[in-house]
Amino acid sequence: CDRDEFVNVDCSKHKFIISINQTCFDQHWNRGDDWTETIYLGNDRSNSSDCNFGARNQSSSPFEVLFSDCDVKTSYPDPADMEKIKFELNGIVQEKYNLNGNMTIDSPFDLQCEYESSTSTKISMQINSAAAINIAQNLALDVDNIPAPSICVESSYKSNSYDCNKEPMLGLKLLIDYPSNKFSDFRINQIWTGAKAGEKTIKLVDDGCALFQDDLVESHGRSFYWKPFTFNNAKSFFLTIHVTLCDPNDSIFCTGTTDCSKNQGNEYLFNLLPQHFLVMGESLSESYKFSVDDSTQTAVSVTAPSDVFTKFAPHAIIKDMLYIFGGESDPQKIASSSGWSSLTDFPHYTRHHFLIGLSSGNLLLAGGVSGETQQKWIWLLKNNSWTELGNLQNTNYYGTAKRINNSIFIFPGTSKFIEIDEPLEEKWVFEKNPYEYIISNVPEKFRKNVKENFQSEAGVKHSSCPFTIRSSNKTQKSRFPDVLGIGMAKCGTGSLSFLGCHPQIVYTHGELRFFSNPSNAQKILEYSKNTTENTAQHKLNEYKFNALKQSYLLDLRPAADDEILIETSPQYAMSSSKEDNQITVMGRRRMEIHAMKALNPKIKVIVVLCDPIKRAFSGISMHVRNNKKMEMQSQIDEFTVAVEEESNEARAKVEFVDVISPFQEILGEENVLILDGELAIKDPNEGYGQILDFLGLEKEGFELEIDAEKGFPCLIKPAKKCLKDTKGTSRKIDVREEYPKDTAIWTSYFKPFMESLVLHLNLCSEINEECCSKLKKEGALFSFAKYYVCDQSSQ
Ligand SMILES: Nc1ncnc2c1ncn2[C@@H]1O[C@H](COP(=O)(O)OS(=O)(=O)O)[C@@H](OP(=O)(O)O)[C@H]1O
Repeated sequence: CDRDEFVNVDCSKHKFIISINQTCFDQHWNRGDDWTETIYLGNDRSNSSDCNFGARNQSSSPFEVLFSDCDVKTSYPDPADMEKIKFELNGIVQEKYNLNGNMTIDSPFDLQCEYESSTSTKISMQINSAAAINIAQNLALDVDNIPAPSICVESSYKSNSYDCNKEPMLGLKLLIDYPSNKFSDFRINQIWTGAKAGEKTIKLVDDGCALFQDDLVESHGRSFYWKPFTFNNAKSFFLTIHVTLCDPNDSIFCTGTTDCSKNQGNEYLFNLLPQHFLVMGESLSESYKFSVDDSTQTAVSVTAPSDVFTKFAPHAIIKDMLYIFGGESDPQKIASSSGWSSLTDFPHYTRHHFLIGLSSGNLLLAGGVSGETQQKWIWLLKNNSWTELGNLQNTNYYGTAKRINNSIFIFPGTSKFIEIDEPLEEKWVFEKNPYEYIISNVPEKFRKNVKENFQSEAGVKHSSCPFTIRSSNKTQKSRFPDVLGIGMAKCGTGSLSFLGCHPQIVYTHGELRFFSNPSNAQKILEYSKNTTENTAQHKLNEYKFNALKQSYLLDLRPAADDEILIETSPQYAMSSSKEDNQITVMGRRRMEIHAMKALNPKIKVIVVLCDPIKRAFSGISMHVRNNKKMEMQSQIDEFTVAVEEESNEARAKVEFVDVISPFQEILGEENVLILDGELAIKDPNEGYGQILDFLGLEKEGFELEIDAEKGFPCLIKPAKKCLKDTKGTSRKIDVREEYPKDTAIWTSYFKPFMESLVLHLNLCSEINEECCSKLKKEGALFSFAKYYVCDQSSQ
């Protein structure tokens, strides 16, 4: 064979179909392993991807090379005629005599196809009946920062005017628009289109400039007008949009003008993004390079003191060198990237701190967590020795720090999540000898382990019981909760913290509000999709997912497998059930519940309901208590107006069924306990008994009593504890007696909501007199409903 016969190419399809002419290699095959022949397509011979072929191993079936693969060069002989596209692919056939390593013969060849798109693509000026456009974004950096553009359709009656509420269709003139005022840190660099997601068949925009006449990129580089265009034989087409990020120091790119008429695309106006990200995961042996250009990844080898050296380890860059230390594997060891030599150990164990590289070449450390203690400290590593410089105003960890010129900006991390409305102190009532008191109260079968585990919890973060009272002897570890207390706020959810003293329960005190952050819930759902993909993007998502989970786990108390771990945040019941396209079509509340289930498929929830009027008054009282300028009467009047206007605020006080139903539907009714909060106040042992039954736990040795002075239940066994003094003040006032006119208005507004609650909980099959007498019976569940569903005169 002549060299150019080694490979045949078929240009009839919209891609190269390449066959290796294996008869050309027959002779060499007969010589056994003395010779190898490799065909390299494109320029990169080191690349072990699909573009390199051992000729003798190929089967006789042809293989396909897409136009985005193997350095295929695309050109348009006539830019006005999109139907003609030219493709070129070069390569070499390398013959190597294996018995003599020096003997290699490289034979270059070129493959060419000129493609007339008469069957697959064409420009169409007519409106086709085609499906809506799908957008596949291929963004260079964190997708969260760069949302999808709006796709607008040219108005049918006024050209150059665009309607963004109309469904985009193939064949219509379109505008792809990233609003210029909102996002100022990137521009469109390339737009590709193809008939499948990710397929880059035709390039429409390159280097920020439109490749076809009549198409236009706005001078700010983020809007693109696109003439009518369709694929034959395809119902929809996909766009791949590459954006290029601004260099923050380069104002020309972000505000300047791209001059495409002089062939000066946006790349001329600013510094290019780095071509690769080096991705280091928890396990360094899985490190890889991620190419911004084509989303490919290549393995890299990183040497470090240990394979898991990077886990939880912050980094900083000083004079192009990477410093990293303070992770899980060795919280003191510090290493730099120049061959990973060790520097002086930091004097304390630390994690989740900020590392900042200084222009002097020194390294600054601030905040973080050392042992169990959050830190404010600031340290300097200079001349290979550490000195403490001073303190931040507050403790801070897990966030981000950036140095810009001579200032350092620290953005708070997890410490934000645990911000709370009121301080957490509890009123502990200590016995003279708490040890003996507790041991004598826990059931016999728990005693041995409780004795062994017993210790004071005073000062321990997120502890709701003054003592460790554990019946388990298994090791506690960081894990997701079994049970979430979800509200309703002001119905007594705070008193669920009594459960922290139960020997079989670990209770995380303080509202972590993890699922109420829409971005957390959204990411959990997005990242927890189990795919077998092994792409760089997938790996990146997996990494982000782990970091997100860690941020929650860090604030949860550790628990053993045979303990019940509870976290309570009344905010979990408070998010809107409405569909909100800004966040998700499933509605925030449903999204959050799905996220809870994604982290623990067996998750249970406890919801405490109570008299909505008392609840509203408790909320108002807290508001007045926390804001010295507020008058009680004006706040009562304000709420009455809210009720009359049927505002969201009023609705939020009573939409119990809207809250409960999606939890029941998504988690299963058996996993949702609906507790009567008024009953739990009047008869706490009955109320808490229901909770312990729901959790399948021991009731013996767990007892509450109504404290005469406080007028509310306090825990008496196994330890003594009341809630803090500010809790339990508003219910001492009879709000109906004090504000009769207002509460009458509130009652009529709440009535339909309470009727639907009575029916939803199957307390009655219909609202009638018989139902009312049931609700009025001594000890009846949810009897507070009677104030709303029964005739007022018969109260
Ligand atoms: N054991 C015990 N001790 C004190 N107070 C108790 C208790 N059980 C229920 N309550 C009532 O619960 C009201 C506070 O509800 P929450 O804990 O759900 O409020 S919060 O949303 O978590 O802030 C609280 O409201 P205020 O009276 O307005 O403080 C109490 O009426």
